[in-house]
Amino acid sequence: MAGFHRRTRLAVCTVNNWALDFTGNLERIVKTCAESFTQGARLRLGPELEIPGYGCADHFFERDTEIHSWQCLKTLSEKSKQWPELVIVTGMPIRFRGLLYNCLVTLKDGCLLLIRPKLALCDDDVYRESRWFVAWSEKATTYEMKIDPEYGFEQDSVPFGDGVVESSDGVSIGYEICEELWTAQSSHIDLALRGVDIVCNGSGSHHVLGKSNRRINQLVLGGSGKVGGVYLYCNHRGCDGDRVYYDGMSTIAHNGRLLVQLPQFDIEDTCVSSAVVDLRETQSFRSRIASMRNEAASRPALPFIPFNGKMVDPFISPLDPLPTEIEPVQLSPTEELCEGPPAWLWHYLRRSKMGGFFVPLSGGQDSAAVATMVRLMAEKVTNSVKKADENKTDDPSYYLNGERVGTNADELTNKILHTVYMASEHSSMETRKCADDLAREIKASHSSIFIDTAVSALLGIFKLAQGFMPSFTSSDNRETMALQNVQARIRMVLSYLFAQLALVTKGRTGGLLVLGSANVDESLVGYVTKYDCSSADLNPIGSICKSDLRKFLHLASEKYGIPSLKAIVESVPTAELRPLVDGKVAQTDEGEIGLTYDELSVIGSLRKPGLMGPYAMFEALLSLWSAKYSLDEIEHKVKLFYRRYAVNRHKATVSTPAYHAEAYSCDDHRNDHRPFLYPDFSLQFDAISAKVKDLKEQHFKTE
Ligand SMILES: Nc1ncnc2c1ncn2[C@@H]1O[C@H](COP(=O)(O)OP(=O)(O)OC[C@H]2O[C@@H]([n+]3cccc(C(=O)O)c3)[C@H](O)[C@@H]2O)[C@@H](O)[C@H]1O
Ligand SMILES: Nc1ncnc2c1ncn2[C@@H]1O[C@H](COP(=O)(O)OP(=O)(O)OP(=O)(O)O)[C@@H](O)[C@H]1O
Ligand SMILES: NC(=O)CC[C@H](N)C(=O)O
Repeated sequence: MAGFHRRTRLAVCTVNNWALDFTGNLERIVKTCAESFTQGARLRLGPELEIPGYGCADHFFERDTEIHSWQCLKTLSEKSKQWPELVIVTGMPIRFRGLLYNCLVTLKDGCLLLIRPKLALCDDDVYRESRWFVAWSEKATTYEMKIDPEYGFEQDSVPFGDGVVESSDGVSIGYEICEELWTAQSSHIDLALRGVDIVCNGSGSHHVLGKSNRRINQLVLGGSGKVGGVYLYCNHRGCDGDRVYYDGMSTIAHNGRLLVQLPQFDIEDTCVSSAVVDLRETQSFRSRIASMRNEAASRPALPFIPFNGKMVDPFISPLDPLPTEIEPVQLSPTEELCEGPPAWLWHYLRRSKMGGFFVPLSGGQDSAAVATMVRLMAEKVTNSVKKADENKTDDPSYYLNGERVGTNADELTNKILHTVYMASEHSSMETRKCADDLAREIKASHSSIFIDTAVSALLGIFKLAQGFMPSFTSSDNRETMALQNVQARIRMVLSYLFAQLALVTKGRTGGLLVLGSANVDESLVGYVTKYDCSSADLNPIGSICKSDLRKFLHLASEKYGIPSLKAIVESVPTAELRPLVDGKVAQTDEGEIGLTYDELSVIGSLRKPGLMGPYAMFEALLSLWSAKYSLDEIEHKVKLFYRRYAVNRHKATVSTPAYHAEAYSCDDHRNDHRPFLYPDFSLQFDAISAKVKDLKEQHFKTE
């Protein structure tokens, strides 16, 4: 008699793949397949476009990317013969009848079963999928696609289109590729209504503060909780060569219950987890919803493509308990800042093959945040190595330039984090102490220097050529600005000098990556000197606003025991580029900008993702700020912001590549497509003024 149970083991994985690293990507894919098989899984799902890497960007235009992806698929298909019962789902770009599609490919035991193209592309935020791919528009339709004989597959064609595969024991596997989960009419709804047992979602979803809550709790658990069924969600994890960090969290859910969730910010290059599910539970779940039964009955059929092989595993004992539901692990946005940028920095560092990082440490909040992130990176890596040593495992992510890192975070930080306080005659004792204390606590390799001789030398050269020396007492703003900017820029030149030579002095090979520390607020209003220390190799905080950075510093101080951060969070931000008055700092960032950092955070997110121009922003601020500011003050603040923004937007075109943590990032290269030579906002400003006049009159009338 047929058994009542229909049990199978299913595996999700995560891979830290790298755009165009075909060899490495294939190795990681093969490793996760082998591990899934060893765990006894019948299905292994991988993330979106995992063969070439999700972030190939305009390399998707190149024929090479398609050819090499097919070559890797052929190798994977040969290897799959070692695991004959395992269904493998992988991702790559595939051209069908002249058009390029973003596809999930299902294969088993050397045979391609189905190529499923993506039905809805993602173009939000930093995504640009429709630049390279087209969406498949023929719902519930498949065609037989010829396979180029050059690639050497044993079969000469494979079904291509919106279909489902079905095992010989009647288990059906359907697909929903990343964005399809986020669309209003998600594919998993149709799949469930057509009785599909298992939905595979291969994704390329990057980290944005708080986004994983929506991804896992609302969409994956919400979706499978509404229509039932097994939902496999699989995402990349790591840095694949760009500003984004993919935050993993591959998941198995069944009927709205979470069974597996892979860690979001762990550094290992591969990770696999599997769970046993009983497919009969789906049937019971769906049968309980009468309206769903009726909806399902009226749906047209989907193409079911049969394959040889059984999904139900007779060796899983019906007596074994099924996995119990687990609680989703959900970090707060500030906790995510302690994890995401440090993980991204580590992957970038080891893939760049550089020897460490250089941070010009001013004692202020921004460079302190950057240095702290490097320290947290060292903690993360050494903790992972410690755990691996206990479990006697290994992973390529534990190695930097061929050397396995140790288990001591102090030692690792001292080796790879190099900081310098570069005092000028305008620097204060307070910032110097802040920098020294922090460097000592986090065990950076730190020194202090004076830059005044270099500044005087440059001004001397100018005086010799032009017979003129600028002065801070001049009423011409250009002179005082030039005197400030020369200090700021010389720090950048010195930073690169230190980065290139620091390891020479230690008798070690290689050089250091220079880290920048301009935050999004100051970048938006251009309160940085162009080509000063805001120009660096990488910037972990470039899309993060000051108020979030302060929360980060506060948490890092408490959680990781770095007491010196307390004084830094409490200090008043200052550029220290103007003369001190009575030995005290007389220049503050907020005083010079004319807006507080908290105000800039509000304005920054109204601009984007709020998508407001000056007039709409003014209107939005009326309701947000009218309790604390007069109409004139709000008008003044909006106009001040937009004037500064317009004059300085050109600085965003050269901003350092920054970790993309927030949609309000002003990165001009990929994320924020806007001109950088602006006219004045005369019509918009006039409209605001007219509205102010109007509102005042109305107010006057009602008094
Ligand atoms: N439309 C345009 N397109 C392309 N480039 C343009 C441009 N307009 C000016 N430029 C260029 O930009 C230059 C002006 O920019 P820049 O040299 O940066 O100078 P500028 O923006 O005038 O001054 C830098 C400001 O940043 C402040 N700062 C500096 C350092 C650190 C901090 C801090 O606490 O974070 C603040 C400093 O106090 C000052 O207010 C022009 O001389 C010109 O070369
Ligand atoms: N005295 C200094 N020593 C070393 N680096 C400095 C010094 N002053 C400025 N820098 C570098 O230049 C960057 C911008 O300078 P500044 O301190 O004026 O800006 P900031 O955005 O307020 O940054 P922070 O909060 O780190 O001071 C700093 O983040 C730091 O990397
Ligand atoms: N690759 C995708 O389709 C991304 C989709 C989705 N908006 C996300 O951020 O996860």
